Amino acid sequence: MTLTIDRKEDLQFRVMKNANWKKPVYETNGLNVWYGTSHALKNIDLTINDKEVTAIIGPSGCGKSTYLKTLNRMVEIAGEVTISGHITFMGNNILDKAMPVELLRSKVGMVFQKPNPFPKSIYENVAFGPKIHGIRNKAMLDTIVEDSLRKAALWDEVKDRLHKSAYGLSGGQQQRLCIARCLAIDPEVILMDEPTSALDPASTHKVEELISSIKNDVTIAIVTHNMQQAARISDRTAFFLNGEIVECNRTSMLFGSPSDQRTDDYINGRFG
Ligand SMILES: Nc1ncnc2c1ncn2[C@@H]1O[C@H](COP(=O)(O)OP(=O)(O)OP(=O)(O)O)[C@@H](O)[C@H]1O
Repeated sequence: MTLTIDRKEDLQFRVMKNANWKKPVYETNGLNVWYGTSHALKNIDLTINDKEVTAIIGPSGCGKSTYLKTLNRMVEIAGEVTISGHITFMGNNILDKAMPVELLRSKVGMVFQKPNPFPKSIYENVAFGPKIHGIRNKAMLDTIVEDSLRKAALWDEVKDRLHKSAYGLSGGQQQRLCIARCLAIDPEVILMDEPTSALDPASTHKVEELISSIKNDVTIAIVTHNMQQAARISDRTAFFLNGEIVECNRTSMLFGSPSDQRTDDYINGRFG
C-alpha cells in the first residue's frame, strides 16, 4: 500500500533543503557538548548515512545517549547545556537558533529504552502524530494506523483490540507500538536509545527483525550495549569512549578488523 499524504511540514522541508543535498542524512563536525562544566562530547565527527542502520556502542557514560539526543535537540531539555560545532540534517544546520525544533522532530522519531506508550488506545497511540499534523480524515487515519502497525509487525497481534488500552500490551509489543507511532509520521530517521535492553530475548528478536524490515524506508541510529546486536543489525558502527569517537567503520570491519587497540579491547570484553 502506498500512502501519498501532502503534509504541510514536508512542503516546508522541501523548501528548507539545500539544492545540492543528497546524502548523508546527518553530518556532525566538531561537535562538543557540556553539561555545566562537564565535557560530555568532544569534537565528534560522524556521518549517518541515508537508509542505513548506524550503531553507537561504548561503555557506560561515554556519551552515546547525549549524542543521540543532540540529533533531535532533546539534549537541551537537560538544562545547563552548551553545544558547539555543526550538525546538519538533510543539509540544514539544526544547531541554528532559527531551526524550528518541531519541524526537525516531525522528521526524526525517537524510541527509548523503556517503552512509553501514551495512556490511550492502541489506535490513538498510532494516530496521535498524524492528528497533530492536521490529518482528520477517518479513512486516512485508519490507513495510516494499519500501515504503521503492519510495518511494525504488530498488526496481526492487535487488529482485534485496536481500541483497547496500549497498557494491556506486553513490553515487547509496547516497544513495537512505539516504533509504529514513529512510523506513522513518516519520519526520515528513527533514533533508538537501547530499545531492547528492557526486553526478553524473544521480544528483542522481533524488534531486531522489525529494524531490518524497515531500514529500506527509514534511516536508523541505534545506541546499544549489546555488541552482538550491533553486529547483527547495523551497517556501520561508531565506538565512543570518554566522550570521543575512537573509530567508525562498516560494522563487519569494526568488529572483524578494528583499527584502534581500544576498539579491539572493548569489543573483546577487556574493559567496559
Ligand atoms: N542531564 C545531565 N546532566 C549532567 N550530566 C549528564 C546528564 N546526562 C548525562 N550526563 C553525563 O554525561 C556523560 C555522558 O552521559 P550519556 O548518558 O550520554 O552516556 P551513555 O554512553 O549514553 O551512558 P549509558 O550507556 O550509561 O546510558 C556522563 O558522564 C553523564 O553522567
